[in-house]
Amino acid sequence: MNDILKQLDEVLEARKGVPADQSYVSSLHHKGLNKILEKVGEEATETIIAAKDAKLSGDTAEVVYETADLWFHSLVMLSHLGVSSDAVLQELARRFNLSGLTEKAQRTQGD
Ligand SMILES: N=c1c2ncn([C@@H]3O[C@H](COP(=O)(O)OP(=O)(O)OP(=O)(O)O)[C@@H](O)[C@H]3O)c2ncn1[C@@H]1O[C@H](COP(=O)(O)O)[C@@H](O)[C@H]1O
Repeated sequence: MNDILKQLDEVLEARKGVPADQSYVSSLHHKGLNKILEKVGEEATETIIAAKDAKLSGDTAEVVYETADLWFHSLVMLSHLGVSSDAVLQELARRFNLSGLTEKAQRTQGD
């Protein structure tokens, strides 16, 4: 899973050097941060709508699809700012370790 994020990070970084008309990501880098943030906002809204629909219908396919769009555009935002997805994973790991859940999870596995 982390491998996918790492590989995607590399592709998003490489797209900075590609002409705007040759790829979706390069077009976003060329349009700039405000356009990228607009897409993050749109995808967040679409994810919220899909989650509400999933709650009603029990069908979660659309919320998975929209969450992937949201994560993807968030990764483009981080890339545009020169931040790697690993920095976010490290922050999540730090919080997880702070909560002590690592030891608890290990105990549960041993049960
Ligand atoms: N994971 C994705 C990915 N997820 C979603 N999208 C694009 O994000 C857009 C979603 O926005 P919308 O649904 O609003 O579609 P849209 O109307 O075309 O977008 P706008 O005109 O409103 O900007 C679509 O164009 C999708 O194709 C993605 N585009 C690219 N990737 C990854 O990024 C890599 C590089 O992509 P390119 O730069 O296109 O080569 C690819 O190999 C993929 O791995």
